[in-house]
Amino acid sequence: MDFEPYIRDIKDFPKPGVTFKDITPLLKNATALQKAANALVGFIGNTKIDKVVGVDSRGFIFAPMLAEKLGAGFVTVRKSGKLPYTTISESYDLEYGKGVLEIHADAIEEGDKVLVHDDVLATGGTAEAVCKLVEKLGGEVVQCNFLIELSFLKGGDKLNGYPVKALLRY
Ligand SMILES: O=P(O)(O)OC[C@H]1O[C@H](OP(=O)(O)OP(=O)(O)O)[C@H](O)[C@@H]1O
Ligand SMILES: Nc1ncnc2[nH]cnc12
Repeated sequence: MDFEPYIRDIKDFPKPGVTFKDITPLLKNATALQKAANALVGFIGNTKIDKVVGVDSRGFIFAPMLAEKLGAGFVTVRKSGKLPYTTISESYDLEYGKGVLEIHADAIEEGDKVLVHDDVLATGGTAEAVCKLVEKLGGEVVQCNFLIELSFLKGGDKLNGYPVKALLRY
């Protein structure tokens, strides 16, 4: 399926000069939603996945769907101050800002095979921080997958060494 017609460009959001990729047209279409989830699962093939890590907040849309389909657990990486238990953290820069990401200290077991999922790979700062958090806890990132990769922002360079998959590339 061609998912491109379901992605809407919003100019100068959330800041001047940024063209925001709005995925809500894809999400509200039952067929596109189902096919996108299945296509993301298809990127994994037969590899056993123990945990799918989703990134606050748009990564939380597909990550639990993927976890359920893969027979894996779902783990949240959240922006700072949202997780209630003991956390470890990483600061990061993204296309239009910066922040701190956190994960619960007991979210990943040593040796867990981890799929990292987010909706968009832009500069790669977010996904790089997530991979660092997973590895600090002893997990192995087996793939990072995204609905959209903004290739011109070279986020893939920051994820050098991890297999990166995306349904759409711009
Ligand atoms: O590759 P990068 O330049 O790091 O950008 C990608 C990140 O930016 C967006 O999240 P955002 O922080 O806007 O949060 P949201 O999901 O809550 O909207 C997107 O969902 C990714 O997490
Ligand atoms: N251009 C963009 N569109 C949607 N989400 C993003 N996250 C970072 N850059 C983005």
